[in-house]
Amino acid sequence: MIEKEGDGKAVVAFLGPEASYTHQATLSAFPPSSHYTLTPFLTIAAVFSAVQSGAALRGVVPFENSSNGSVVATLDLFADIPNTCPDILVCGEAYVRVSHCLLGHAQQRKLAVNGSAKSSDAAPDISGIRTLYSHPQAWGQCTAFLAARFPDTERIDVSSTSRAAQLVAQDASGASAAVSNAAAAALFNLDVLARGIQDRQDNCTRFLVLRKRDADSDADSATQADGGGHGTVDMATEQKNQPKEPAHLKSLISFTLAQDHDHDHNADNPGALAHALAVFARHGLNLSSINTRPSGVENWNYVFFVECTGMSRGKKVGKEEEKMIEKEEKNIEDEEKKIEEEEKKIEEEEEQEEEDEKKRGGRRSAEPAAVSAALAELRGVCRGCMWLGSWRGGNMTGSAPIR
Ligand SMILES: O=C(O)C(=O)Cc1ccccc1
Repeated sequence: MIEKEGDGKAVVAFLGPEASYTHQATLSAFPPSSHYTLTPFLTIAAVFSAVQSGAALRGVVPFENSSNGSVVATLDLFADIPNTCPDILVCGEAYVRVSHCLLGHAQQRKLAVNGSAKSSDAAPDISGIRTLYSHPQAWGQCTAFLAARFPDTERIDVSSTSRAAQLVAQDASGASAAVSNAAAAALFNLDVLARGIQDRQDNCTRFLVLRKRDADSDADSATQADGGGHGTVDMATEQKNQPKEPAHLKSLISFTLAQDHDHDHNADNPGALAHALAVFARHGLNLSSINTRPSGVENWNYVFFVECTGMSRGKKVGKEEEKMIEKEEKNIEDEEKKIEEEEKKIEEEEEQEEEDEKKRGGRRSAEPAAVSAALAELRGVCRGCMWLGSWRGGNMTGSAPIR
């Protein structure tokens, strides 16, 4: 079994080195356990590859930040999934509070106090810093601090905030600093030159947990959604850490729109995106995020990523019903009420099923039927439509300590 290390433990891959925010997210989703071992990888692409190849049973990658938006490197890997990692699915998420620090080698400025030089309570001297290292996401989260203190300083993008700290630790000149975190300062023996330098104190990043499509049960599009536990290794702890509430299922779906062009090479498919998004509404699925990235296939063609939330048991929509829903769309309030009631019924059904399954002592297969039905319809109005996984929505947690 390639996904187990020599010690028999399953590998959970994360964007490292250790002490990255992704490491903190990984620790909160996979607390120390005898079932798995956490292994750092140097890039987000390497985490995807490790899961795809089976070298890792799970992978953890950054997905979006509350103040700076999407992690484009992750979205681009999802966009390229059909070519590079066709079996990757999302099976969970973790939130981490992000408090950035400026790390470097402190050069204490000697301040004259009553004629004598006193250095102990002096502010670190940052005037000698010529180069800043960090993950591209971090710059956009610390705009005010960087504009005030380092308006003209060269910035070098690196693969993670802990990698930035590692590089600065290797530069003994003291001319470089990293936008990183306190755990990385401790790990790489750096000084914290400034703390809490992010623009917003409630700064938070969402991370996704990846798994590999199960050849049997994920054969079609949307067939599994219980946050993991489908590997050949016992991931009982991971299961336990999947929040039970809220019960809403999140799903990630990607699609591209058919490309018609007018004479000026502008996309000429009026209403195409609206039609695609209306499919989700018809199936009672709320959209919680929409992202877009260039498809890489041709200029000005995009991959759309939609996250939707909805209960795992949906109702198949037939022709008759579709007509009825179309009429009902005129009265949004009525429709919303109906969906609410429907969801309540579904929830009750789900609870009952869960109970029954428990009594049978078996594992519950939570098939997101509403998502399956939406995907089937979406295929009629879009190109390259893909289910990228379903999972139980996570709660905001603090960052787990690095040991
Ligand atoms: O995990 C890290 O350390 C990263 O570099 C990704 C990142 C960057 C900024 C905020 C959260 C995660």
